[in-house]
Formats: sequence, structure tokens, C-alpha cells
Amino acid sequence: MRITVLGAGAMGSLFGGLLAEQGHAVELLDVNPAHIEQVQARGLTLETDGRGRRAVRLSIARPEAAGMKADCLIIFTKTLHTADALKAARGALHDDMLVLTLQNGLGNVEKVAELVPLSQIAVGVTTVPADMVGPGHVHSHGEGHVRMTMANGQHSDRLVSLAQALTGAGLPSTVDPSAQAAVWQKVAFNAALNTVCAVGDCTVGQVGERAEARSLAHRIAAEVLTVARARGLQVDEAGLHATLDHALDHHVHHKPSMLQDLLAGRPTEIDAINGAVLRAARELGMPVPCTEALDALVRLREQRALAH
Ligand SMILES: NC(=O)C1=CN([C@@H]2O[C@H](COP(=O)(O)OP(=O)(O)OC[C@H]3O[C@@H](n4cnc5c(N)ncnc54)[C@H](OP(=O)(O)O)[C@@H]3O)[C@@H](O)[C@H]2O)C=CC1
Ligand SMILES: CC(C)(CO)C(=O)C(=O)O
Repeated sequence: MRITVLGAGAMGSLFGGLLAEQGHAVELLDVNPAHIEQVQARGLTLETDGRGRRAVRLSIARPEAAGMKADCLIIFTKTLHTADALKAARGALHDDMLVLTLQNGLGNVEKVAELVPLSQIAVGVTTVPADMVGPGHVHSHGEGHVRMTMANGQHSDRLVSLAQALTGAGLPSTVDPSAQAAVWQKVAFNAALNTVCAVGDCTVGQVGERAEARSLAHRIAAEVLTVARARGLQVDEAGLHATLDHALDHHVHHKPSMLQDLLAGRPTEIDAINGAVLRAARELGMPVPCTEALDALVRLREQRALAH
């Protein structure tokens, strides 16, 4: 397949690199000059558990210089950069292209739909983890999967082909209409764990060690699911709490992306995570006090992090 990846940081580079290794034509689009320069000069250094470190040759350009007419475009910018990135990559968009967002948070389809017809948009979630080691170097220290569906609920052969390509590249993927509920479950997970780690300035394991912090994370997750249920989604509450416990017990050294953003002085995705849940809860007149408290505290930390 011909696949463009818009936003080639940790996740975009991992997905693009693994797909390119399987012989797919991949073009990464990014704005980070040091990363672009490294990948152009030396290839992408890709490090995954089990297969070690290797260099992968693939194209990379700024979004406005996109050169490939791709079958699919996967968006992996942070949520607050989606609109700018898509506008800059407008030249790469065409009406026979599938556009997939696997970003965290809510409202991603709505942002993409400002520039792409809904019938071409797919949405999903991934539990695959990835970290940037430095420019041109990405590391994934764990396994995960991808669940996705067309935003309009229709069947798409193109999405099935993309799922096969991703699975063949070592990113197990399913096309599943319940991916819409999975988006909410992932938001519940991020609203709970990312925020508590961000405010506590600690790893997932450090939250897991303290009973009251662990219980707070579970309360936030449960609160978010009450909103999802009120919106008519069938969510798996027991499954979510089990996933949270698994992360708290096993991803002990991981610093969630929200904490990494704060430490790097970058804006976080708080508005697309807790902020979006709060807006949905307000529309329904539902109180979500824990989600609201963490939203306020992360924004406070973010303001300080951006000021330095
Ligand atoms: N990392 C993880 O383990 C996981 C992340 N996710 C989600 O995936 C998404 C991507 O996350 P992640 O890869 O960690 O993020 P990164 O910050 O590592 O990567 C985002 C990339 O997008 C680039 N970018 C910024 N603006 C633009 C633009 N206008 N056009 C093109 N590229 C742009 C950034 O450049 P610059 O650095 O210069 O800003 C950066 O290289 C997020 O929604 C995240 O929540 C989901 C599951 C796991
Ligand atoms: C990797 C994971 C699942 C952990 O919180 C994540 O989504 C993030 O860091 O944003």
C-alpha cells in the first residue's frame, strides 16, 4: 500500500517505519527540522522489543512538500496540531484516500471532517506505546493493538486492507464497529492515568504504589464511563478497570505522554481528554468532579510549564 503518515513523532515514526520495513511505500510528513534532517541523512533508527535496533530508509518531508498520492493517510500529530497539519498537507489529500486518526482524545473525527468528507474518515485507538529517543530515533518498549472503524459506520475494503498491512507489520489491527466505544474507554484511561501522573510528576508505577492515588485513577475512569454510557455507548467497565490495574502494575517506569509534554515545556492534550469529557458531561447536566479537578490542576501545571 502507499501510506502517508502525518505527524512523524513517536507513534508516526514507529508505524511508518514498521510499514516501510514490510515493503509498503511510506512517506512521513513532519515539521521537526532535526528529525527530518536525521531521517533524510541516516534513515530512521527503529528500536522494538524483540527485534532490536535497525535503520529504516523511508521518505520524509514537511507537510506542504508531500509528494506521494497515497491510499491512506494516518494522522499522528498531537490533537492540538491536527487542523494546522491537515491544512499544510492539503496537497496530499484526494478523494480516493482513506484518512485514519488513531490519536488520543475526543473530537478527532470532527477536526478531520473540517477538511475531509466523513465517508473517507476512519477512527480508532491504539495501545501500542512509543517514545522518541532523540531526532531520527524511536523506541517502542511494549506490545499493543489497533482497533478502528469507519467514522460513518460503513464497511470499507480499504480499511480492511490497511488493517492487514498493519498486522503484517507487527501492529495487530482489527476493524470493529465497537471502536467508537473503545475511543471513550481510551479517553477514560488517559483522563485517569495521564493526569494523575502529570500532576504528581511521577511514573505509572509510582501511582500504583499509593492506594489513594490508585483509587483516584479508578474513580476518574469510572466517572468518564458514566458519561459515555449516558451517550448511549456500550462500554466495558470491568475491562477498563482491569486495563488500568495492568498498567499500574506493569508499566511501572512509563511516564505518560501528558507528563512528557509538561517536562518538555510543550502544551498537553488535556483539552481533548478531560476538557472534552467535561464538555460532554455539561451538555448532559452530569457532574464529573474528579475529572474536573484534574482538568484544572493539569491546566495550572501546563501554564507554569509553558512559561519556563
Ligand atoms: N506515544 C504513545 O505511546 C502514544 C501516543 N498516542 C497518541 O498519538 C498521537 C501522537 O503522539 P506521539 O507520537 O506520542 O506525539 P509526538 O509529539 O511524539 O509526535 C507528534 C509529531 O507531530 C509533529 N507536528 C507538530 N505539528 C505538526 C504539523 N503542523 N504538521 C506535521 N507534523 C506536526 C511534531 O513535531 P514537533 O515535535 O516539532 O512539535 C511531532 O514530531 C497523540 O494523540 C497521542 O496521544 C496514542 C497511543 C500511545
Ligand atoms: C502509552 C499510553 C497508553 C500510557 O498512558 C498513552 O496513551 C500515553 O502515554 O498517552
